[in-house]
Amino acid sequence: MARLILDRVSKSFGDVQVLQDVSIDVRDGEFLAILGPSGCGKTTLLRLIAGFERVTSGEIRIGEKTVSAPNRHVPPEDRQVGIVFQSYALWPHMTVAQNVGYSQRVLGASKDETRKKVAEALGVVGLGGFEDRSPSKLSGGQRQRVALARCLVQSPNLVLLDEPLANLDVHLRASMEDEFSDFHRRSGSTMVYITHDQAEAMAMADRIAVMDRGRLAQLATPAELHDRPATEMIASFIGGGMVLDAEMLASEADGRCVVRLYDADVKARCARRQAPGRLVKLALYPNALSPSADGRSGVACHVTKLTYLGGRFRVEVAPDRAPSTRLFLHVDEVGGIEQGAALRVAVGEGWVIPHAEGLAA
Ligand SMILES: Nc1ncnc2c1ncn2[C@@H]1O[C@H](COP(=O)(O)OP(=O)(O)OP(=O)(O)O)[C@@H](O)[C@H]1O
Repeated sequence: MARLILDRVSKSFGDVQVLQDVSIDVRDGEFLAILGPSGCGKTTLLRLIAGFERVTSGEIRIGEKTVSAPNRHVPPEDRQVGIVFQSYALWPHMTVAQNVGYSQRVLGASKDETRKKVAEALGVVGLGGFEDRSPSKLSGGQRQRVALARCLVQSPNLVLLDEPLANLDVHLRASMEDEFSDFHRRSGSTMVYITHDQAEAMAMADRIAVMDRGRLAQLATPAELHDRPATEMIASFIGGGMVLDAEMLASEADGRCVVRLYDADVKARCARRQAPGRLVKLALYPNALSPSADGRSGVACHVTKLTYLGGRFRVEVAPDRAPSTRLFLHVDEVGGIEQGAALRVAVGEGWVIPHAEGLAA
């Protein structure tokens, strides 16, 4: 397995620049997710790493070898990169073992050698004993595991996964997340996993590269992305975060600050000291909000909607000072909370976004 380095990679199709200066260093054995909304360039990045596309500028290195540069392009078959696609495309007329071992036979491996490698790969994905099954007699999750084994049998330097769970139902997706994590642990592979599903990326990845309009917006651990999102896009993309206008009142060198949020002064965390009076964007998750215990402090709001979520309620409120803004919180019991009623909302610690757009300097 190998380290993967993307060094200021850019890609244009004609006049359209799809990727701009993307630099990512994936450690040997790391599980990296590339996350972003539709059209942000994830698939293009994967195709560049696999060698299906050429870079416009920048460099891609796998292990010690430069595989892509403007004047150098190692073809896909010489990169030792395994790819698992969304549609696992198993051959229906072949058994599981034949599907997994096909590439070895094509490369001229003996029957015994192939059988041994296939058994090893099926063992890693937890399908030992399934050699003679037909793919039609497997569940969707098992088929995806056969696709993983087929990739693993080629001893790749790197495994690329392109939204491999997108075609599976919700329940299966959750159990497959565990399968992928297990697979990663047992195989020790360096894995790059493309997804637009933040929950999937958070559950599995060591680090997540968030892409926004062709650029790398942040590269961080799941916890860091959640707690310290670098941009508004990340704050709202991860975990249903809210991004609210606030005013800096006071900030300390240790990253603590107080901001004015509508009619309340609230504590927050920030990356650097900022001048009082400055307009900022505050990122908050629903679990930071709760009905004010004393009914007097907190942000004055009115309840706009109440939704039962099974065991708890989701409360949507509009601050009185910003009636078109919506805040969301969860409560176990509604008590006196009802649509149209006044509600004071206590605000726990939020995060002042360091790179907010559209704010006066
Ligand atoms: N061969 C091409 N020629 C021109 N434009 C392209 C080409 N391939 C991709 N694009 C454009 O590049 C942008 C990024 O596409 P890409 O498929 O990489 O995004 P994505 O993040 O994978 O999206 P999705 O999640 O919808 O698959 C899009 O605007 C797309 O239209």
